[in-house]
Amino acid sequence: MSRDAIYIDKIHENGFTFDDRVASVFADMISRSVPGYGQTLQMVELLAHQYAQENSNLYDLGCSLGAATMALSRGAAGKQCAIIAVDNSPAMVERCREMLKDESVEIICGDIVEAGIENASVVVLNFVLQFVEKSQRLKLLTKICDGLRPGGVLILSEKIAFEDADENLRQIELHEAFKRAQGYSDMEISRKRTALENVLIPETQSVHHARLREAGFSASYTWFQCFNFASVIAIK
Ligand SMILES: C[S@@+](CC[C@H](N)C(=O)[O-])C[C@H]1O[C@@H](n2cnc3c(N)ncnc32)[C@H](O)[C@@H]1O
Ligand SMILES: O=C(O)C(=O)C[C@]1(C(=O)O)C=C[C@@H](O)C=C1
Repeated sequence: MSRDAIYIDKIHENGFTFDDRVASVFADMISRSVPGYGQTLQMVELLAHQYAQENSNLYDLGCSLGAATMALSRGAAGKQCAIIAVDNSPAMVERCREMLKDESVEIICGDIVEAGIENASVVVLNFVLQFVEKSQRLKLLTKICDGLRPGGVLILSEKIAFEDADENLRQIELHEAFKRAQGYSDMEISRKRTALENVLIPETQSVHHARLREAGFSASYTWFQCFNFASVIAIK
């Protein structure tokens, strides 16, 4: 796995994008940047095992290199399910296709806001909605809910914000302490923070839960949180 050294060398003038440079170190980047990322993947597998329905579709939206796609595939092993992974970064999709070349997965390069969702029992948005324009988020979640079978689920993992300003600050400090413990320097942390401004827009858990209801889900529960990262399961 190539080590993420993107923010060591120089200041990148433009905001954060999922280009070739990021794709080439992404596995290392996300595992050293998101506390609980590995556990989230383990639980995507478990949740897929629990909720995947026979003869249904499973979607990994914003699949990057296909880590959650593989978790879906392991979780639904033995069931007749089609797995569809979507990402709009050509650099990610190219690598994902190479990594999953022996798997029976359809990998689509395209915008998840436009993607068709049908006959689904499990849909995954693992740290992706945070990058979708706020104005498009309800439309996307409504489309997902409409494409799910009754009893189907959405697994939504996100970087989150907090209503209380002190808590928000402390949780960000703890996340940055995590990144430091993973080997990132203060300079790298600060440069990436700047690059992610106006690109990754986190929202509070109450905003997420309210939007999921508005989109048509009958219930949603937070099943995981570590600092300012959380994962929610929403049931149709
Ligand atoms: C943090 S990464 C996701 C990590 C991945 N789900 C995992 O679990 O390893 C975000 C991904 O979402 C993709 N993405 C962001 N907005 C998108 C959109 N509108 N349509 C498709 N993909 C999108 C990016 O290209 C990127 O690969
Ligand atoms: O490094 C950070 O501060 C992050 O927010 C981590 C995060 C994410 O949450 O998606 C940001 C960009 C990369 O996609 C990988 C991880």
